[in-house]
Amino acid sequence: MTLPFMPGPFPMARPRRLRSQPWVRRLVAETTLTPSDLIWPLIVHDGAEDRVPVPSMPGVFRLSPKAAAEAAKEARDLGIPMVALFPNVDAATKDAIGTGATDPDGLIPDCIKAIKDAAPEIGVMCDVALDCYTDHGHDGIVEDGRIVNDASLDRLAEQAFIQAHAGADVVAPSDMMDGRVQAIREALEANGFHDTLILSYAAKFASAFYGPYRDAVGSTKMLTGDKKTYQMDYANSDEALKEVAMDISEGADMVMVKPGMPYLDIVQRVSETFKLPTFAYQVSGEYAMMQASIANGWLDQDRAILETLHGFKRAGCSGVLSYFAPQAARLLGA
Ligand SMILES: NCc1[nH]cc(CCC(=O)O)c1CC(=O)O
Ligand SMILES: [Mg+2]
Repeated sequence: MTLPFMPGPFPMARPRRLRSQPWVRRLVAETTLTPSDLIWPLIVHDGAEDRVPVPSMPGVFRLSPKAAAEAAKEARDLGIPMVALFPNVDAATKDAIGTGATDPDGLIPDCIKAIKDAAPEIGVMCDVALDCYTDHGHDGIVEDGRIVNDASLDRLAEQAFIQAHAGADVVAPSDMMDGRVQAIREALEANGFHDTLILSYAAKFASAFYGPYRDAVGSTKMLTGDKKTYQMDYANSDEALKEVAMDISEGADMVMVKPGMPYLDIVQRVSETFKLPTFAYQVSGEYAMMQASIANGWLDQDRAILETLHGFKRAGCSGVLSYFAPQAARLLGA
């Protein structure tokens, strides 16, 4: 790194002067973390109970639409701008094309409406992908054992339309099919949804860290094979810029890098290159990893939460999706 100045030699320069008191540390902090930087992912389900714990994600529950509406009120009161919905539907309803994904009376439309009634002040974001609804656990349509791209686009565009129609503010394609942002944008424009935002999971990597989430939404047992023919290879960084550039040109308003903590280099490149709202997802495996250490007394919960979330801001994020969002917002004194 070349600095625009040469720091004076010690003792003219003593970097510790700027760290000597809490007030001066606050005064010179280069970045901030506030509740406005947080998106709270909610797992919702169509089961009878209001709250069912997810074993691999201590502190996370599968919520009924009614409980999701309560959570949305909590988010509003904590100053969290948006919640993101992820469905766990009855396995008996899953099929090859993910019919449930486009049911206008399905779980996600129910939840959107319940949340909009309870807390209209906050944004609702929905995941666009078929994996939670398919009996093979893939994000697109499968033919002869291959996840086919173009045939998946119509399903995904219809799913996004159904979500927008039910009142979603933000649709967030997480499927990693090529061309899906364009297909979704065209469907939204054609149907008058000019203001629906697209937050694309533009640089989403095939990751071990999605494991607990797949338990939470009930897709682990369903999934045949892996997602490496559509999610990115973690060896790559330049390719992430291509993915992001394509999604922006296809109509994405905001982009995301996922997972989070092992991919902060990607976040930094994306935010510096495109200067567009950039988000990262501190995913289920990152949450589970931290909760396991916290439960063992190996990590201090409050400090670890704030430090990891602040790291995303330093790397250039506009905001972060995190299961720790409500805890973080409380710590930040909302
Ligand atoms: N399209 C599916 C989807 N949407 C969000 C996550 C992961 C979220 C998390 O791990 O917290 C995944 C998992 C996957 O791609 O298998
Ligand atoms: Mg892409």
